[in-house]
Amino acid sequence: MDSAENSLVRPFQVELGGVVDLLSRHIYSGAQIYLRELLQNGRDAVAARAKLPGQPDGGSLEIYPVGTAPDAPEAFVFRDAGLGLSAAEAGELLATVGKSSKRDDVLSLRDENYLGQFGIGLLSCFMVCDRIVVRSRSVHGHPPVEWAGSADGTFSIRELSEDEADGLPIGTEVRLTPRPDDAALLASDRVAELARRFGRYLPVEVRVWRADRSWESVNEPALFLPPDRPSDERSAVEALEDLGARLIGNRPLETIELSVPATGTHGVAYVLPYAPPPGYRRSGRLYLGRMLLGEDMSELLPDWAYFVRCIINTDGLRPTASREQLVADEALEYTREELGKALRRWIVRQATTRPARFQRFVAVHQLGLKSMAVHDDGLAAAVLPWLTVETSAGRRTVRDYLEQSRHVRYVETVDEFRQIAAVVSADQPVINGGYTYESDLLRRLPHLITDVTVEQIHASSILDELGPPPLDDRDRTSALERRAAAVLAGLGCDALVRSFRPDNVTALYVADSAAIRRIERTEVRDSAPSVWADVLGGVDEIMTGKAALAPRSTTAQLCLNWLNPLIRQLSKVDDQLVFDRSIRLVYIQSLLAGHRPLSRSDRTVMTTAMSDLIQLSVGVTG
Ligand SMILES: Nc1ncnc2c1ncn2[C@@H]1O[C@H](COP(=O)(O)OP(=O)(O)OP(=O)(O)O)[C@@H](O)[C@H]1O
Repeated sequence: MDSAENSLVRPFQVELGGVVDLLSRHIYSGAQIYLRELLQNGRDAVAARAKLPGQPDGGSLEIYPVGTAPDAPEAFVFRDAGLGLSAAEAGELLATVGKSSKRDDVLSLRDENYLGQFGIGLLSCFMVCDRIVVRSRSVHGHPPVEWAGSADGTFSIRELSEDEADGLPIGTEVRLTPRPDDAALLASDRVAELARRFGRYLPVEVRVWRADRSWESVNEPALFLPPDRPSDERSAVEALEDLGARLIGNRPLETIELSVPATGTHGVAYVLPYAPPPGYRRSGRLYLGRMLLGEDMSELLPDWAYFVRCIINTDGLRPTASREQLVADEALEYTREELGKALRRWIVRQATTRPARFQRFVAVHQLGLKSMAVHDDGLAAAVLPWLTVETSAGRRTVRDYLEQSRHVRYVETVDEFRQIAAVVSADQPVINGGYTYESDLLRRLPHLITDVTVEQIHASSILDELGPPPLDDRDRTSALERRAAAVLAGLGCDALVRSFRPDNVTALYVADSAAIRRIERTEVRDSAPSVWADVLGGVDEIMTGKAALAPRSTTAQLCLNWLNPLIRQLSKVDDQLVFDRSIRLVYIQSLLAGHRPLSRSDRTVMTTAMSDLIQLSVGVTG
């Protein structure tokens, strides 16, 4: 071979059989797509014809499922009243993979309103048949033509005599004779269903010929787009709600209009009337040029918007070749951001202008809103007052809490909250910040709302707020503290005496999160195999060392209530056995009241003390 031969420029060779296989198994999600591609070609052809001077504005797309076409009952027939094809155009466009009049201006018809652009759509029909026959009459007066392509990669083309093309109007007819396995996809029921699914909102009429020899039109107004809505506002609202009910299976809580003019993206988002299950991905139905692109598109909305489901049409975003997804480009990114902003704006507006209705929304989507508010100051400022928090004085909105006190006090864990909830003063309730996002949001309150201060308190600091016993009783209370501490020493718990309400609470078990972690480590170490026990023991030493420097305690405290008659009585008990047992029971009782899980040693203490009591009650002697 000489060098001239070496440098010959040659076109890629395409093996159509291989391409068809590629399309059917790797690009499209399923064979039903054949109908969408035909609808799309027909719609583009009708749109292109309407642009020509003197041509009708709209033309319909007519579908004859297998068994219904009078002159070809064995075939599926698809007809459009579009601009048709000449023999030259058919030869070039239909048989060249990757060639599209809509992209490369072959027919000077490139327009963003056309759906096709990749030049592969027609080949999708090979997913359901081995031979595609296209008969076409061009609007430009060229002789009618028949193009026939086979799945083996060959095609033939011939001009038709007027006799053969008798009754063929301007436009194009595609005939498919299904492979036996795929026949159901081209039969009446399925065809009508698919035509409706893909093409119900198309701006051209789509109709399916029924076995009873009548047309069934699949079109309906796209109520999620303002131009298609009834002009009367009330009917429009009702129609929109009905559409939402069909989409989410329930009447939506709210309907939000969405519009991103820069990318020709418009539609509505429906607020779900229930909190979606964890892990639920936000999703929406998307139409491109009013043709269905996907029913479960997650890339349109930001992650946090999982409390809505949307239905949207876009004219400006780009589909991938399969036309089942969007290209992840800047336009999509921009659109997603803008849709997110629209949802936020709606939330803020609702919060400020329709508080009663907004509360209904908050009640259902509390958790989602909190997760959004954590990353978004504007939203947080609008939403926070309406969120409900658990306080030591009961559940209330942040707004109600702030009305009582502009100084917000919270504990960081549910554990700490449970320990102290019963004894915190009602004038200064403490918020349980232990639930997801709660502490994060509470900490940011001063930046979001003026005049508000926030303080994280620890369970042990509540002890400082409890009144000391009267001075006159000091001797008795000190003795009680000493004796109780001796009993509890083995349980990693200290004892002190305070006076607090309500006086029917015998004692309060208080442990900061550091203390709780130490207790849990001890529990694991006691039941872990020896290697782990050593490791955990090491951790304990380090932590105890740190704790000596830290202000918070790693030791739990049992705070006995001097206002409680039983505790006062206990201080007078001389019988050491009775005293020990009673203190242990008070200890267990306060653990249970604080919802603390009992450790192994706690359970032993409880069983022993209870058994003693039972023995005493039934009078069994040792
Ligand atoms: N019904 C039709 N009437 C007129 N021209 C048609 C028709 N169907 C196909 N064509 C022409 O054949 C070309 C190739 O069609 P094909 O369906 O393979 O790809 P496409 O529609 O251009 O792009 P895509 O792969 O994105 O669907 C089209 O661009 C169009 O010019």
